[in-house]
Amino acid sequence: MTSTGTDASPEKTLTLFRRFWPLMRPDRWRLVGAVLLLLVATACELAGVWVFGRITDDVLTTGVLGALVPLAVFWLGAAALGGLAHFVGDWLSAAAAERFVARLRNHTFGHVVRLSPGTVDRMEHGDLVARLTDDVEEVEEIVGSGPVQAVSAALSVLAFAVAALILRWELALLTFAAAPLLWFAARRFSRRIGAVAQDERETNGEVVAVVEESVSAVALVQAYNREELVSGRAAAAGGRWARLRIAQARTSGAYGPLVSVVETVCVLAIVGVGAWEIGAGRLSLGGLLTFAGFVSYLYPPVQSLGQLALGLAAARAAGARITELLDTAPEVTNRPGALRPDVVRGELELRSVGYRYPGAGRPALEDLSVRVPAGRTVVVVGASGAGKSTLTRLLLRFVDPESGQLLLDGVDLRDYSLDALRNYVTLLPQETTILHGTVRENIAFGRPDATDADIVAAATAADADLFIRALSDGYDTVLGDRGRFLSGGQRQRIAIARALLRNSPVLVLDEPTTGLDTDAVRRLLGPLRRLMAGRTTVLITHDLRLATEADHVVVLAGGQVAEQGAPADLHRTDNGHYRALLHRWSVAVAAPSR
Ligand SMILES: Nc1ncnc2c1ncn2[C@@H]1O[C@H](COP(=O)(O)OP(=O)(O)OP(=O)(O)O)[C@@H](O)[C@H]1O
Repeated sequence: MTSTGTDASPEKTLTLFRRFWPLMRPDRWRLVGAVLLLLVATACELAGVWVFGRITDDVLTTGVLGALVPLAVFWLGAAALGGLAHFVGDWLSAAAAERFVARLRNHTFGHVVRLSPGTVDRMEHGDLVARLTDDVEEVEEIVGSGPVQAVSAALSVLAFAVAALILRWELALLTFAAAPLLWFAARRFSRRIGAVAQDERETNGEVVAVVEESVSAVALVQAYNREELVSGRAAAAGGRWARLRIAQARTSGAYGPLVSVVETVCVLAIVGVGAWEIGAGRLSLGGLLTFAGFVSYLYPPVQSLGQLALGLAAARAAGARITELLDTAPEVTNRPGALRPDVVRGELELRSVGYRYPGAGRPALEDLSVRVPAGRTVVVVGASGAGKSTLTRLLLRFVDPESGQLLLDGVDLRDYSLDALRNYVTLLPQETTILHGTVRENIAFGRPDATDADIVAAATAADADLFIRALSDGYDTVLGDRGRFLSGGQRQRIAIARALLRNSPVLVLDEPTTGLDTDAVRRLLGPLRRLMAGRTTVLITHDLRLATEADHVVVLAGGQVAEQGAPADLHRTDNGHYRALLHRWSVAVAAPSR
């Protein structure tokens, strides 16, 4: 997944602002409050500078100490009020920013978890994590701190500029001459940073992706002695990222000193012209110091406006990456007026179903027609790559068929609402997924309202209750990531309990005995039978021992139905595909290949 290129134009920022503003809208009054309070802080700074000039002229030059007290009290009050306004303003701005980041992350994550599993699998997972963590934080600058900083800095510039103009307009115009120079420098720097920022965001995603992949495959890495290879990959990506960060730091670091040099030139010009004005009696010393104070307060906001442009370049790059994610459309959606009947019987029918993966040369399934009466079991067998898992994706509506129809109780699956359909059809996936959490939470995953009694009943029916009670905290034992404390058979029995608890009329079991030895398979048969009892079941398997559970067997080959019928009939067919598979399987058991 690559991002669209960075367009450093203000239009691009505006487009991103419009896109993300709805998520900031609930905090708009916090932002307004922050701007107003930062203005109060500016006014207090202005008053402080003015009072300093008065102290110079009325106290320091004259030596009359009595005039100091009211001026000092005024100065102290202004400083305290300004400090308080700054504190509350920053607080409001930070609260709005963090709340926005949380909202954007939830929104983006909510979108990602609704994408088809195939679409998510095609993305690099580490890069996805980087987008959901670092990038969402960067985007905040476009709709939160950026505008607050821009408005308060612009108003500060205006306030100090007007004050300087009122005090000595000729001198003020002289100092303003430097403004276009600062603006020009900011634009040049912003362009350069924008180009680096895009690369930096991409490389950040790459670093997270490499680390995530290497950590999740650590056993394979060690078993094949490839520690150096993966460390090298991580080091290369990390090195590229470090170089880009250094380039970014160098460019933004050069901007500040450049502004300081311009500032110093201006202050020297003021001192020179001011000394001449004092000599001519047109300006007092206090007036000159006040003026210099106004100008020294004028430049930091100008500088922060420039730096904001630099920060926005990185935020735009992150915004483009988030937008790309949000613009990835789910492969399946609800039709208007989608059905959600309370009860379905569970009769399944596939009519001439065809499906081809995006970009694939040949279809994974072609002209597949099968009928499964409610409550019956169909076993789908076939060699690797025959199209069995593709069938599960179609039954769960992770993808829609390219041709033909899948019907539940005579209604096209596309006419049911997605969440209702997934309540009717429970999947036991090929890879048993145990989530981080307790045994109880894992079993109740598909039915959060289940009572303890329901959970124990499901675990008992799945022959899991005994081993669960033997765990350190029984049903409250926290299972590690992916259930690493459990054996393959135990994980599978927890998954069966989870599926049992959903109590849905249709079951799709994708290779439920994968990775289990003969003994474990035998022990699993009881729980599987209890799970399948009375439900329409599509049992996908390599394991022909499970075909005995079937009312009907479908043999797939190269995406097409090679043969189908009752197991006994298929068994009697000489030279049939089913007989050939049975033969291959029994030979494999009798004489394992070396
Ligand atoms: N995401 C994908 N993109 C492109 N082609 C795919 C994708 N997934 C599967 N295929 C192809 O579709 C065909 C059917 O794959 P499928 O996973 O359904 O087979 P299977 O019968 O479940 O195999 P196995 O028993 O090995 O799991 C294969 O040729 C496979 O290469």
